[in-house]
Amino acid sequence: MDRIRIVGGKELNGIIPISGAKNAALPLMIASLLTSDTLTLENVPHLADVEGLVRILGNHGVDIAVNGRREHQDGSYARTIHFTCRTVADTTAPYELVSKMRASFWVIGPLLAREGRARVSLPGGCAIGTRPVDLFIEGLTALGAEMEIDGGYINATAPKGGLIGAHYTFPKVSVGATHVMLMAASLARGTTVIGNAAREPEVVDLANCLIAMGAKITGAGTSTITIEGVPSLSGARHRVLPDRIETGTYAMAVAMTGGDVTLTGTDMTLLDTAVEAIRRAGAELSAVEGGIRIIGHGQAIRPVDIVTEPFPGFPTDLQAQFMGLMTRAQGVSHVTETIFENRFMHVQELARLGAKISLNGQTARIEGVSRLRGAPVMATDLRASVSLVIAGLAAEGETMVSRVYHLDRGFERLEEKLTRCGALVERISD
Ligand SMILES: CC(=O)N[C@H]1[C@@H](OP(=O)(O)OP(=O)(O)OC[C@H]2O[C@@H](n3ccc(=O)[nH]c3=O)[C@H](O)[C@@H]2O)O[C@H](CO)[C@@H](O)[C@@H]1O
Ligand SMILES: C=C(OP(=O)(O)O)C(=O)O
Repeated sequence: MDRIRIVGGKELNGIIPISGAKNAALPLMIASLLTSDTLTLENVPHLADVEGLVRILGNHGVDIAVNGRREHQDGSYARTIHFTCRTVADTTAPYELVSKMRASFWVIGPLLAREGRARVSLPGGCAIGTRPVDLFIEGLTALGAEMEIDGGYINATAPKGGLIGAHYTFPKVSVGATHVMLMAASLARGTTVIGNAAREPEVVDLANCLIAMGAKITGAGTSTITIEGVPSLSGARHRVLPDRIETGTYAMAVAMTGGDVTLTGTDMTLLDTAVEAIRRAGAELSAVEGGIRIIGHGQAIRPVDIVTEPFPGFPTDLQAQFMGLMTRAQGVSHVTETIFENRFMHVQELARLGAKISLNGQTARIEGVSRLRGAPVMATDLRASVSLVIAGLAAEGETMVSRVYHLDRGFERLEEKLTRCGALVERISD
């Protein structure tokens, strides 16, 4: 099992190319199930989750062709992938495949819309909370589907003639359930209005791709999305939007280590709330042509309280990294997690590096320390892992992060990107 060894204490200086967003690429890939034409996606990151979904889509009959060579852009390797699902070969998404990744459950939407039925295993994903699927069941039921749970699977059946447009308001904001409703309603008969929809940029990206495929969608990016169903969708070419979580992660790393880094291929407007928090912590961020420049001062980090919220609030996927940054603040800060009930697994690992954190329900109190010291730590989930990496970059001495397969789910060529900016980071494959 691979480990990552970090020798901390170096400033970061240089350029970090930001990859396409994992959380946009996954639903976009799944949208290829909605059409018999080819959906071409550019800027697809090379990640374990993407590879896992390639296997799942292959099982449903999607033919997948990666451009012979990956295009070289400012030192990053984005791939263009063509997805063609002439006919759906199998409407079952089995446990062995779905249990590894939460997003693979989302195939339920297109399979149901196109084939009238789907049998999909209940999902897995990061162990950050119970993560139920009740909102998917309610939403698809509102479109006329019959949904039953049987032996760890959801059996979904559309009415004769297909799903039927409806008005449905989510009782709680869900990114995944919004993606699924968008895809399912695009091929339903009549008009669907989704209330309390997720407003995340990845939802807008999916909607834009579906529109390019012929869907009639308005309001994506607001809480009310209207979808007028169409009988069929065509192929399209679409570029995956930049990864705002990767962007925020590297910005926090620089804020913590100090240095001067330009993040290219990304856009500040994707993460306003996080940018504001990092600025309040004392780093300088500015929009430059094609990206964001960040100047960190390392030592003089100010304490900042944050509360995670659905977009446009502070993203839960940056909570662990921000807590890492706050471990070295000059004072006490509070981090409150409102999205997932068990997303504090990094607390005990950060403590191994010398962080002083106490938990009270969903709020962590972080008392900043003047220095962290390297130690062996264990990655527990995707974002927790990277918080350990950035804390390790700012710690004195050696930090060894084990179980880095979590990291490989969502960070493309992390060691290489950091090393190019002067960090001492290496992967050790045992
Ligand atoms: C692949 C992907 O894009 N993953 C992201 C997506 O996950 P995901 O789409 O799984 O997260 P959701 O937005 O659905 O979850 C938000 C909250 O709703 C709850 N919920 C969700 C569905 C449901 O049927 N019932 C229910 O109660 C969840 O347990 C959680 O408490 O959005 C999360 C919130 O921004 C991010 O942390 C994940 O990185
Ligand atoms: C929680 C995440 O992923 P998933 O929803 O796939 O578990 C994440 O990207 O931080």
